[in-house]
Amino acid sequence: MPVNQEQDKYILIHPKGPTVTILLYGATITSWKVPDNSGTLQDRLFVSSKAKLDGTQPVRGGIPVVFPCFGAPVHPDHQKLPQHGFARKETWSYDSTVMDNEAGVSVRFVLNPNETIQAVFPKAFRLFYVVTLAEHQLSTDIHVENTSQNDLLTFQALLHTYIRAPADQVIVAPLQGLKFHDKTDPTPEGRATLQEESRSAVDVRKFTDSVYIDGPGKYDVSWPGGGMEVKAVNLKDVVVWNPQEEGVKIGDMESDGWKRYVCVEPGHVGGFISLEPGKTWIGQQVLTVKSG
Ligand SMILES: O=P(O)(O)OC[C@H]1O[C@@H](O)[C@H](O)[C@@H](O)[C@@H]1O
Repeated sequence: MPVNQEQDKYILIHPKGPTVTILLYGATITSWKVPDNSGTLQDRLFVSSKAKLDGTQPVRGGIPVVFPCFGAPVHPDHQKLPQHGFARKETWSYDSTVMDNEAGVSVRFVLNPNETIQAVFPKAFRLFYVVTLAEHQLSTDIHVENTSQNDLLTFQALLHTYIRAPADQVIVAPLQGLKFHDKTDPTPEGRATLQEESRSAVDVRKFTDSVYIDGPGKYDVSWPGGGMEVKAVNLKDVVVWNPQEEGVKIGDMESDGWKRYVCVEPGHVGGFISLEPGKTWIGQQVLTVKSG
């Protein structure tokens, strides 16, 4: 069976060998293994060995789902929400198997408002998350439905992808010429000011927390001997994050863990989406292993 359920997680298995593991907590992808050139399965995502996988806190690694706010809440509808919203902290349900054949295997998860969510976000909505595993590719689609009859649903959404890569050698492109917020700037004014990216290839050899606005939607993440393409559909912005030594302040980060990943996070985080009653919005990320 290419779709296996094990207690609190689902494992999809592609006939050619790749696997993906999705924890129901947060619908967080915690592993995506694809064979390397020698045929050995390699995890393409980073998960800290100190990450909690028991539903007590968001997973430090993999692909957490960020909804309905990115970072600290700023919109009036989001005032009671925690950093990065609630989607990564709630237990989702398996909904259906969408596809299961030679081309790939695809499963849909659902999150409906529960009492905990309603206490902090009293809105009518439903989320679906579709995870599709192909031979060299992993697609993750977030569907946001505004189930209200008359209220707008205002949100941000982002897929917080931790790509396993050597942080001292990885580069991300093309970002040159894009406007971005530098969240490492010590002052609120500095963080609010849009800067322009001058580099043809962005590295993360120093503490990096950059929110690029209106990106091209396709990003090459490469390092000697490996690479990944990150494609975003309807997720206009992209965050590049690596804490470097600041990572010691992160309780669930393994020792020197920041040396082993770069976060490239497609999202709609510059401004908000205001979804009309009865409408659905879909944002998609497609990760493709290029080499290694
Ligand atoms: O520690 P968290 O809540 O998972 O967030 C990790 C990082 O997530 C990134 O997306 C943010 O831009 C950073 O500012 C933040 O530090």
